[in-house]
Formats: sequence, C-alpha cells, structure tokens
Amino acid sequence: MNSAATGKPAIVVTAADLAPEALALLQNFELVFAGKTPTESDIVALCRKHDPVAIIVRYSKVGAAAMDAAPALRVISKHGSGTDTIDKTAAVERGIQVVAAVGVNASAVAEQALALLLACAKSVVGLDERMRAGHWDKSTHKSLELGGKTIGLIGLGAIGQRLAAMVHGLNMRVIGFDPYAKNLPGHIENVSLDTIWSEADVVSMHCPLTDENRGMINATTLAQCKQGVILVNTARGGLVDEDALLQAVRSGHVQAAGLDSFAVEPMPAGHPFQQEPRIILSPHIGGVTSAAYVNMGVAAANNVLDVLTREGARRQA
Ligand SMILES: NC(=O)c1ccc[n+]([C@@H]2O[C@H](COP(=O)([O-])OP(=O)(O)OC[C@H]3O[C@@H](n4cnc5c(N)ncnc54)[C@H](O)[C@@H]3O)[C@@H](O)[C@H]2O)c1
Ligand SMILES: O=C(O)[C@H](O)COP(=O)(O)O
Repeated sequence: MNSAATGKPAIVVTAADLAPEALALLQNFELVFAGKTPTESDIVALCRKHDPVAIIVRYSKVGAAAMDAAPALRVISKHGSGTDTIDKTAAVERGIQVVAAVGVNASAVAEQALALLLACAKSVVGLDERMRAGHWDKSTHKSLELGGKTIGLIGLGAIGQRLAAMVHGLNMRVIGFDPYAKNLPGHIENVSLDTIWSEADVVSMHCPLTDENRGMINATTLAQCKQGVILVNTARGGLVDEDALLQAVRSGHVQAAGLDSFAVEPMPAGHPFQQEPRIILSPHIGGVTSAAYVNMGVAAANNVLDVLTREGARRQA
C-alpha cells in the first residue's frame, strides 16, 4: 500500500539501517526500519501500520501473522543467505515470494570460519590472555597443526566451497556431506555423514537450518566424532544442541569450538559458553565485512525490485 505521507509503497526493513548503496536503489519506496533488535510482534505491528509491499529481513522472525497483517505484501527478501527465520510455507500459501542473497557474503563467512578454526587450533585467544597476564608459555604449549588433518564440511554450497578452497591451501584433506551438491571441485570428497563423524578432525557447519537437521550436532553425533575434534559453526545455532556441545567440550572429547551462531540471539547474559575458554565466540558477524554488508543490501534490494517488476509485468499481461 502507498504511504499516506509520501505516496510511495512501503518496505519494512527488520534492522536499523541498510547500506547507502541499497538505500539508493530503493528511493521510490518508503523505508520503515524496525530497529536493532526487533521482535516478531514489532514486525507484525509495522506490517499492520504500513502494509508494505516487501519486507527486507535481517533480524527477527517473519511468520504468518506478519504476512496476514500486510495484504499488499508481495516479496520477503533476506539480507543474506539463510532464510530459516522466514515461514516459507506460510509465504507460499499466500503467494508471497521469498528470495535470498546467496553467495554475496560467502567469502566473508568462509574467512570467519577459518579465523575461528585457526583461533581454536592455535589457542590464539588463550595465549594472548596468558601473555597479557605476564606468562610466557613457550616451553609448555603445543598447537595443533592443520596441514595433513581432515576437515568435514556439512553443506557444500557457496560458503562450504569457499572454505574448502581455503583449507585445501592449508594442505588439509577436505571431505563434505551435501545430499544436493553437484559438480564439486576435485579437492572435495562428498561422503556420508558417518564418514564425516568418523574421519574428520574438524567439523564445520555450512548448511541451512531446517526442521530435518535441527540439533544434528548432539550428544549422539558428537560421541561418534573423533576424540579431540574441533567444531566450527558459522551456519545456524539451531543445528547444534548447545548443552551437548558444552558437555563434550568440558569432557575434552571436543577439543575446542568456534561459534558465530547461537540457539538464541543475541546470546543471553550468563550463557555457560561465556565461562568456557575453549569455546571461541563471535556475535553472528561472519557475513558482515564492509564489502559484504554493501553486497547483501544491494542484492536484497535488487531481489525486491526484480520480484515487484515481474509481478507488475505479470499483472499487465
Ligand atoms: N554467520 C553468518 O553470518 C552467515 C552468513 C551467511 C550464511 N550463513 C548460514 O550458512 C548457511 C549456508 O550458506 P550458503 O550461502 O553457503 O548457502 P548455499 O545455499 O549456497 O549452500 C547451502 C548448501 O547446504 C546444502 N544442504 C541443504 N541441506 C543440507 C543438509 N541437511 N545437510 C548438508 N547439506 C545441506 C545445500 O545443498 C547447499 O549446497 C546459510 O543457510 C546460513 O544459515 C551464516
Ligand atoms: O544468512 C546470512 O547471510 C547471515 O545470517 C547474515 O545475514 P545478516 O548479517 O544480514 O543477518
């Protein structure tokens, strides 16, 4: 619906801002920003008030209630790759298109996964803290050498394949599990999940979160992993049973974990991960380099424009 104030159709953005390059593409729309930490009910209220033609999703869930509050809604566009916070079934039922900006943050996230992996293998954070406290651990410390070790990538799409190329350069053996991947480069072996658990020294998550794979890293699968495995998760927190991971790190079965995504975000104060030095944390910033932030905004905006243009053309035909 067009805004009474501006006469322009509205777009709700579930964030506080967009890159200037994305704003420039959306000048013919009234942009309604939901703020830094919007809840699902905030989005529903904004939809009811502004009846947007599009929602650009960064934070918060977008479910059937938001869709029903916005009769003009034609497209839900993810500022990024993962669409797990969008109720896609409800969108299909209502003829609303869901689009994602897949690939534009792949290098950024793969680099973050590598940074977390290296931080785990080389104890970067712990050694830094020890030195600042006046210690010199040269005679006692031994790092893990990744060259020659096996990494198991779960999900071999844009990010998984970028990381595969990076760790191939470290002379790691790269195995992966992806039931849908085709035409993989020769340095990646697509194997069964059982092979991942039994052969990987590092397991790194790069698949979408779905109802089928929620909690796939759990007490059972962790127990199947090699003693001393490192887990990296830059995908979605819901893929990991956090209690099971914590127990496995505390027991030493998991040597270390590098996490950029969490079951609940922002991670609640007092979360036990904060007390565990062998769990390295980053606040879901894997996809947010300066370049990727621009690219995600531009792709999300262009995806909105594409759908609205196609819809307009279809209506005129
Ligand atoms: N931390 C971040 O900031 C950040 C940024 C971007 C993406 N992500 C997450 O990473 C995920 C992957 O992103 P991408 O851009 O590589 O997406 P992508 O679509 O290019 O790749 C995902 C791959 O996972 C595979 N897959 C689907 N279900 C699977 C399953 N059950 N087991 C194994 N593989 C499966 C698909 O076939 C596909 O090849 C996103 O869905 C998102 O959740 C996180
Ligand atoms: O799925 C994604 O691409 C990420 O979660 C990043 O998206 P965001 O930084 O816009 O939340």
